[in-house]
Amino acid sequence: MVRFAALKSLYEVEKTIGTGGFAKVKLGTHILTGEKVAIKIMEKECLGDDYPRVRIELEALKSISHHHICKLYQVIETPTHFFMIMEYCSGGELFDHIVEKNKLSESESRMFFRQILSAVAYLHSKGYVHRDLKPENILLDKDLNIKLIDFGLCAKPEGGMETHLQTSCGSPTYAAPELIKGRKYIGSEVDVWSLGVLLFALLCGFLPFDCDTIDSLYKKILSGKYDEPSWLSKESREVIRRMLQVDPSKRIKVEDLLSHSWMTMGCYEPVTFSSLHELQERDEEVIDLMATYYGVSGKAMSQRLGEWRYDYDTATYHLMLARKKQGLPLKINSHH
Ligand SMILES: COc1cc(O)cc(Nc2ccc(C(=O)Nc3ccccc3)c(OCCC[NH3+])c2)c1
Repeated sequence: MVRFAALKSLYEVEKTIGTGGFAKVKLGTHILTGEKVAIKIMEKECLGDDYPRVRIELEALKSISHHHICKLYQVIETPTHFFMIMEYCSGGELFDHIVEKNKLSESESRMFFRQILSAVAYLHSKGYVHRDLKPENILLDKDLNIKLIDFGLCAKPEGGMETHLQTSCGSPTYAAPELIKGRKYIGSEVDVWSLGVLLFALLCGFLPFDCDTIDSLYKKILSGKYDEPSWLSKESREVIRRMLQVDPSKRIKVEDLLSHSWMTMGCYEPVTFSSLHELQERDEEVIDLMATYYGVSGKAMSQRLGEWRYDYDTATYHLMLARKKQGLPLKINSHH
């Protein structure tokens, strides 16, 4: 049953799959195509001073489109709520994938890490910093492709990356030393530290900095000292060490990570981060189907979609395109 009038006849709302600080994520169905979606619901009055973060995240998500970042399809704002209609990532959390396998082989870790690095490098190329990279924020789609989520803490430091960001945020376990010190810091390096913690967790199955009290955790992170399991390969140790540098100026840069020997082992090409979506032309077959359904010309439909309003038509277009890519028949449920 639909409890929200704003979603009526557009989406069916099903069970809750995630609850964060000020948001709830429910599974849903986009009625016109029958495709599954994830719906992030935020009650404005509960947002408090997190309200500006929602605006930042929405602006970020509207300007990015990458195959390893969970896609925003539609934004619905009412006087009391925000609804973010997102891509459905049915593979669940990378975290659960690691736990069930205890730890991943070096080559499986490399496959996932290259995709995560591609998403983060793309994000940085757009002038954004995620600032909350942790396994819980890395989902998988049904083909076990990485999908980066939850940009609630992301920032777009004005004037590129060179300015300093003051606010400290994210979970301490993955937080960089300069973030913990509340120091002025240049965002992109914070994400590199979190990537180092992530790669350590993928390869080892446990965390480099993990203590039972926040204080001892902070001390450990600020010391930059962690135990390397003896079975970890020399190359793995080296690349992790380059990311887990306490001094941000000594930390490896994302662009150097892309072609690092650990990333390209097994004769891989350096990691690329250009988006497969952005290069794409608009799909005329989908546009024509939508135009026929709405009884308008293909040109008018294409014009309308080109404004990327993140309304129901934007969602319908993306979901029909996703269906087409899976080789499913393109259909529009006219009776609904
Ligand atoms: C940019 O992507 C974002 C931004 C954001 O602020 C929040 C989210 N949250 C999401 C998006 C999708 C899912 C999802 O599809 N989960 C799922 C679906 C089927 C099976 C299993 C998981 C999501 O899940 C949250 C709970 C995961 N434990 C959160 C994305």
